[in-house]
Amino acid sequence: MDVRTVADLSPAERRAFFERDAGVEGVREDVREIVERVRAEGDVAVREFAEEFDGVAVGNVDITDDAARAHEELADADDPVLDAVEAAAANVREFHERQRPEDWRDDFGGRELGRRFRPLDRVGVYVPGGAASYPSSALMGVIPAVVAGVDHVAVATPPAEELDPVTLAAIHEAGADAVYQVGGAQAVGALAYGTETVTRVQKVVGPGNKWVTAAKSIVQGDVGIDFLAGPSEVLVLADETADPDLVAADLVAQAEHDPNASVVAVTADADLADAVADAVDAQAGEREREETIRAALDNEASGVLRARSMPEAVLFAEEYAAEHLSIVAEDDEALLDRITNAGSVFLGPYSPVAAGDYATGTNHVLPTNGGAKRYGGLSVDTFLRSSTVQRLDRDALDDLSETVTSLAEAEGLEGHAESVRKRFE
Ligand SMILES: NC(=O)c1ccc[n+]([C@@H]2O[C@H](COP(=O)([O-])OP(=O)(O)OC[C@H]3O[C@@H](n4cnc5c(N)ncnc54)[C@H](O)[C@@H]3O)[C@@H](O)[C@H]2O)c1
Ligand SMILES: N[C@H](CO)Cc1c[nH]c[nH+]1
Ligand SMILES: [Zn+2]
Repeated sequence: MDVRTVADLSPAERRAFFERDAGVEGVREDVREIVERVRAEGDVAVREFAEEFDGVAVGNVDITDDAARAHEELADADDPVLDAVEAAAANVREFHERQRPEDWRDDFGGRELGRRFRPLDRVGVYVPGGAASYPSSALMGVIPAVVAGVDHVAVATPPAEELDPVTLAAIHEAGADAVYQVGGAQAVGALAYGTETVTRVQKVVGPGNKWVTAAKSIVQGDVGIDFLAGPSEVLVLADETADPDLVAADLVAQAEHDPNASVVAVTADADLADAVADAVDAQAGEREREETIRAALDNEASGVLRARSMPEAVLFAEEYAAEHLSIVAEDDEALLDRITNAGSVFLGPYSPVAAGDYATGTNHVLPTNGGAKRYGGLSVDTFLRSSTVQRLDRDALDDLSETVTSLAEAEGLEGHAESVRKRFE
């Protein structure tokens, strides 16, 4: 990989980094057609797209029982991968239990005010599975919904001649109520609008490739979505204390997800930048997914960059607003203090992004394409709605009446003012 200098980037190169779309815009019109066909034709379209895009003749779209069976079979076989699924699930549960908000009421001088939180009734979690299988994403999507208390958690995951038993077991372990074999944009359409088999949900969440991401952006409005969680990204902000091999390993790891993944290292240390670029090239050649990795490294939004100073490197990271931000520097907390835009932050040399991808307990469903400027990642809040509550006694309303009636009259809304005055007639 070539090392580029932040200060020498052309306006077009800066836009490629900061306005990246991971291929989503290029498939938007195709995806619109897929979603419309699923909306109009239901299961027929779901089956046709499974043949076309997944090469699978799908029989029963509902595979809820298969998930339970796969879990049981792995348990009966004492398969150690189930231990890993359970260990990761326990950490994800523990972290998300901490996020459950309490209802509260307080006295604001006669005005009793409060906030209550209630779960959504029906949500759909997309669990990807095209180029790789994603049992970890099943845990990340379903567990927060279950912790929030959602009544019906449905999962959609791509069909396959042989469904991945570990993904099925993870979906079951996480506590999903229904599982459907439908992938890509057609899965998002099916969850958003319902089909003969798939129950329509209130909110569609979860990560996926450019087709899934484009579909979520199209259905939002008709149905809630979490945010756009597209092809993976990492930005490593490093100083001269960083080990170039480890920085490169984290870039290569996220690059192996998808040809549309974006990976960046930015540092003020010229020697480190050169060493990272060399190490990325060397490690990419050692990986089974070399082709995908090289395609991701060639993206306009990927690169190894040299800044003139660490403050300039921090500004680049802020503007990039990465899904994953790794900080490997002597005073990582000082750098973190200057960062607001990042989906999930990894501090120090022993916090590889892969640890959060699978098992620290934090959620790996995170906003991409700069979405971290506006949103946080998936959490228990994603599955809750809140209401505010108020109860006023006579004195409290009397105290407020002048304020309310004055503002109501200023707005020309006499009825509002009268509804208060009448209580004192
Ligand atoms: N941002 C996050 O939080 C996060 C988390 C985990 C994974 N990811 C990303 O999820 C993605 C998973 O991608 P994947 O491809 O392995 O699985 P996927 O499930 O997202 O996509 C597979 C589906 O893509 C559809 N598809 C494939 N080719 C198509 C075409 N030509 N036209 C229309 N539809 C087509 C198929 O329907 C298939 O079922 C990766 O990009 C990964 O980086 C992101
Ligand atoms: N890095 C992905 C989020 O961008 C999550 C993941 C799942 N499996 C491995 N990694
Ligand atoms: Zn990953």
